Amino acid sequence: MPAALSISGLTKAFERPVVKGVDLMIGAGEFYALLGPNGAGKTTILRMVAGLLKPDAGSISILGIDALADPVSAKRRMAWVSDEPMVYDRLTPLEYLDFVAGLWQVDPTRARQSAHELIDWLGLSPHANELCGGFSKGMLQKVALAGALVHDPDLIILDEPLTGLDAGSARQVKDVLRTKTSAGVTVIMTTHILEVAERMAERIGVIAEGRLIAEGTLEELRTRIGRETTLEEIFLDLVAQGAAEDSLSKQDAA
Ligand SMILES: Nc1ncnc2c1ncn2[C@@H]1O[C@H](COP(=O)(O)OP(=O)(O)OP(=O)(O)O)[C@@H](O)[C@H]1O
Repeated sequence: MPAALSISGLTKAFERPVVKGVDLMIGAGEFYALLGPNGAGKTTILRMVAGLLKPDAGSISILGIDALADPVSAKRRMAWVSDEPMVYDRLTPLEYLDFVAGLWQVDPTRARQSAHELIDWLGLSPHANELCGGFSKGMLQKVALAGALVHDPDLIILDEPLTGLDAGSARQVKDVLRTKTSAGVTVIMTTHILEVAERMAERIGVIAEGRLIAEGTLEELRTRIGRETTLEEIFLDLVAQGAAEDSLSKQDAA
């Protein structure tokens, strides 16, 4: 079975290099968390995977599909949920899901059934027929998530999906994602909530200064640091190590 996501040598520069030759391999059904300080390059990596940004170099394969050569087929198999939900104000959640399902040409009966399921799972049923224009940011985030899942993607990519959600809503989103991974769907998400990565992710990748500086299970990361400690300590240690190595390589290059 091909990897859910395989990235090799992924590189991107804006005014300066921000993603510097990242290799990543994520298996089907894995829950993978991408951590890193602000500006490390996490969103840029995920936007390239989602086909929203063209890499300068490197390759991206999604379930065996070359995402750069055949972006449409790759997009059919994945969902992208950004941290800024884009939902049409003048549609209700049900109408929005119907619209998105239509774009993906999902069978209407199947689409209606999954829309109701998702709305119910995410606690949106009381608002299913209200216009999204009046919704809070958290409610919009849930509608956007439902919209991303309505075509039954095999790979779900989420950028900070839990920011701004209250405890109840965060639980609903986590439950949906867990249910998906137990059904073999792959989830990749960025988060600054280390407790979420610690509890939910099977593997964690740490990005600093545009490079993947460490990855593994929590236990493997602890072994690398050489002591029994929290993910927060591990994260801070790894990022400090990464910054030191980056500054040494810049000095060597100078
Ligand atoms: N469209 C763009 N044009 C110019 N620079 C950009 C653009 N998008 C991102 N950058 C820069 O690339 C770097 C990496 O940004 P990115 O959003 O990928 O980081 P991040 O790890 O997701 O950060 P955060 O945790 O704060 O969301 C930042 O310095 C950012 O300013």
